[in-house]
Amino acid sequence: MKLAANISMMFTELAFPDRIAAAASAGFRWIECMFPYEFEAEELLDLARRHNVQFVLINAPAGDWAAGDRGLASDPDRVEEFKKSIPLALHYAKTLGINQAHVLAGCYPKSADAGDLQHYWSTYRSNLEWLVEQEAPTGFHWLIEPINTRDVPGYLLNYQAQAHDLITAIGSDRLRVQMDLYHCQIMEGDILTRLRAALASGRLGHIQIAGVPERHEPNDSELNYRKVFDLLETMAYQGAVGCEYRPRGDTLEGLGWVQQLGLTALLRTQGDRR
Ligand SMILES: O=C(O)C(=O)[C@@H](O)CO
Ligand SMILES: [Mg+2]
Repeated sequence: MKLAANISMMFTELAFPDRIAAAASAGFRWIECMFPYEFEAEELLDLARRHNVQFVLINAPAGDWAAGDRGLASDPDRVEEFKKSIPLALHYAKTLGINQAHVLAGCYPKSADAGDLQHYWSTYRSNLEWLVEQEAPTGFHWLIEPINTRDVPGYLLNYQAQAHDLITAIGSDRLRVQMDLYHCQIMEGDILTRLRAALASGRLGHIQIAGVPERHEPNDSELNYRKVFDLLETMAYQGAVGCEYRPRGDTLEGLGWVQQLGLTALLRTQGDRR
């Protein structure tokens, strides 16, 4: 199992490129981020190599984040923009040696009626059908992630079953579910059963964790992460677990949860760090 520091949320005390070194010196072998696009992919690769860490996940461009965009894949008026964003995502993923990228569904407008909503869903599906036909490296997966409606009102994809059913309906091996247990607990709960089913489905691409409900460290949570990691170990999960939480204070000081949950073996030991 690969424990990945999400450097869009962790180590924000530092400038983005410096978070790579910080994650490495905290012992992480793996990192993920939301949007790397303000920096050259080659520059990020160089930093990752220098600090002996490997990226495991990025998001495809998701529109104008500051203006409230949360993805483009379902917006009927932005299909061209969505399609144009994909080569950039692939360029970064390939350069950074990542075999997956998350494509955000996006939000429908507050004023949407049932017909509009149906149009968003059909656009989402046809964009994903287009996406899986695009050339990509062997073994590359596009991820879709159900997100909770409290943090992101109007986000189209909210439930695990929606993601699994959509992937089954499209019928392509290029699609996988990004299961963020923070969002899942808020929307649906029953985490262990859902996680067991996802692990057995062959459609699970990536897992993310955070404390619920405040999205801080995973040991500060209504969700029992010791049980989650026991299940991942029992089911021999080999993929990555992204630590996508906002540290309550200083990132390093908050990392005691790794030891508390018995996960220190997933980090490099002092002696191994460069
Ligand atoms: O919000 C999350 O959860 C994510 O994984 C982001 O990368 C996308 O909004
Ligand atoms: Mg997430």
